[in-house]
This record gives sequence, C-alpha cells and structure tokens, in this order.
Amino acid sequence: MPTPPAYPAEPARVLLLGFGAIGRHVATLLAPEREAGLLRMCAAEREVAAHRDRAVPGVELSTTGTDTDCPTWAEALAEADLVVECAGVEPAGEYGPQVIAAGMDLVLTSVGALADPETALRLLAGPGRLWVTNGAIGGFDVLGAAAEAGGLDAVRIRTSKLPTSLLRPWMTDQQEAQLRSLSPGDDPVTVFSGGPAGAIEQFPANVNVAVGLAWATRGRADPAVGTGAGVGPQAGQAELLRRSLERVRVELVADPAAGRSRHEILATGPAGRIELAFESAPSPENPKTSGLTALSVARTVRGALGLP
Ligand SMILES: NC(=O)C1=CN([C@@H]2O[C@H](COP(=O)(O)OP(=O)(O)OC[C@H]3O[C@@H](n4cnc5c(N)ncnc54)[C@H](O)[C@@H]3O)[C@@H](O)[C@H]2O)C=CC1
Ligand SMILES: O=C([O-])CC(=O)C(=O)O
Repeated sequence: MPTPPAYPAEPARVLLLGFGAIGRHVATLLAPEREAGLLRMCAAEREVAAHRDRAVPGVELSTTGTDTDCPTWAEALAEADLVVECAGVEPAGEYGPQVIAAGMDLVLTSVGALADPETALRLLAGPGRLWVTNGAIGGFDVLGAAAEAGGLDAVRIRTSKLPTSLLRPWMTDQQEAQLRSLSPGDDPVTVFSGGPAGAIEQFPANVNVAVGLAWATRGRADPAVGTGAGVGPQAGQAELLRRSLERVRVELVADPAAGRSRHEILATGPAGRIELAFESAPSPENPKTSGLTALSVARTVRGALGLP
C-alpha cells in the first residue's frame, strides 16, 4: 500500500496582505485547498468596508487600517502560519520585515521591495523564511543554474505594456499626454531604461519582474571564500542581490499594440544564450496585471506549505 501523503493534521492558516486583483485571484485559485480542509484563509485590507460587498467565500477579512468590526492586523498575524503579501512594494516593505522577525514565513509578490538594500536585509534576516514568487515570468531554474555556475555575463529584460497602464502620479502633464495619445499603429515609446532599482522606484506596480529576475540570477557565494560581505549568510544573499541588481538591465516600453503585457528576457555568458518571452493572459480581476502572477503565487503558497 502506498504511504498516504503527510498533510498537516490542522489546516494551515494563510493571511493575505492585500485583497486586490492578485489577492482575490489567489484566493479563488486556492479554493480547492480550502474546501479540502487543507488551509484557512484571511485577507487584510486597509479599508475593509470597501471590500465587504466583494467577499470571496471562505475568506475572512481583517484590517491594517482603522475598521473596528473585524480583527486587526496584529490579531490576524498572531493566528497565521503563512503571510502572502500581494499589496504593493510599499506595504511589503512596511509589513514584510515584521512577519519575518516574528518567525513566520512570507510569500513576497511585490518582489520589487528587495531592491531597497535595507528592506532586503530585513526580509532575509529570518527567523521566518522568505519565499520569492517568480510572478509573471519564469525560467528561473535554468537562469539560476547558469548564474550559480558563474555562467552569465549579461541579463536583460524588456517589458512592454499598454501606455495607459504606465501612467504614474509623478509624470509631467506632457509625459502623461504623450502616453494617453499613443494609439495602435504608433511606435512604442521607451519610458525607462536602466537598472531594476531605478525602475521599481518609478514604476512600482509594473517591473517587479525585473527585481525578480535579479533575485533569480544572483548566483551563489563560493563556499570557500563567501561573498566578501563578511557577516553571515543573510548579508551574503543581500550582497549577491546587490551585485545582481547592478547587472540586470531593464527597458520598459509603452506599446499601444501590446494587447497583453510582454516580458522578453535575454541572458548571455559562458553558459550560453537564453532567450525567454512571456505574454500572460490578463488577470480576471484587473487587465493591467498579468494573470500568470496569481498562478505563480498560488504555486509558491503550495510549495511553502508543502501541499501537493
Ligand atoms: N512579481 C510579479 O510578477 C508581480 C508583482 N506585482 C505586485 O503585486 C502588487 C499587487 O498587485 P494587484 O493585486 O494587481 O494590485 P491591486 O491594486 O489590485 O491590489 C492591491 C491591494 O492591496 C491593498 N493594500 C495596499 N496597501 C495596503 C496595506 N497597507 N494594507 C492592506 N492592504 C493594502 C489595496 O487596497 C488593494 O486592494 C503590485 O502592486 C505589485 O507590487 C504585480 C504584478 C506582477
Ligand atoms: O503583471 C505584469 O506583467 C508584471 C508587473 O506588473 C510587475 O512585474 O510588476
């Protein structure tokens, strides 16, 4: 007789931070696990009242704000086994480190938070474990293998999105007007060219993939000599990431013909030439977000909980 899988006796308690397009999609994707009694789910929002009429069956709500008719963030956190951030780069930096410091595992969707060196150190400091989702892109098995062998010299990502999904509050009237005026048939416009840290600062909701790519291609420390950072494995990981963020080059393009977001990766070096392209179906909740992201997050959650 085959040995039955060693599922946990009690359902794992998952706390979503952010219940927007990705959070809701993840909750829907994990409905079978909820129904099978493998996990329970709670979602923290900053204004719960606005979410009451968009309830997802089986998902309780809690608040990081001032709502008084539901558990607070601290109460929900005390009950959780795993936190799944899908709120944004800023809230990831604000709440993620306290989750890790409390010894709880954290799934990070707003991977861009790792571009800030201080936040990266705190997210990597333990004792909780950090699970970095690959989000809207992938191929990280082969990219990671090549990087770990020192086999990559150059890593590039070119992200193309519909112009209106790239509008940001800091843009001048002229920049905004240019993006709004682009229509199918017009040439694409490059709105950013540089490193992932600068890209995520200007476009925090659009280029998490670039920081994710830097994370995936950070390589590994030589066990004999370490990374040179000098103080323990977390600092070593953070130092590898810092160097990787300097190597990855990002181009963000407003393309009026981009029916779907497109991410093109080119990595080259002694290991070879790796070209990958991703065009995700849009999120069912928000067409500006790649649907693949929630699929990846759900998979990362299953992995973190040891679910099949
Ligand atoms: N790794 C990847 O490939 C990708 C990562 N992302 C990241 O995922 C994030 C979420 O994306 P979407 O779900 O599409 O955005 P969304 O705007 O639909 O949802 C975010 C939700 O988080 C909530 N939120 C924000 N601050 C909060 C706080 N302090 N406390 C509690 N809730 C808070 C908002 O009210 C909103 O409901 C993006 O901002 C981006 O950082 C997005 C796409 C791809
Ligand atoms: O959804 C996507 O295509 C990718 C994205 O916004 C991000 O990486 O922040």
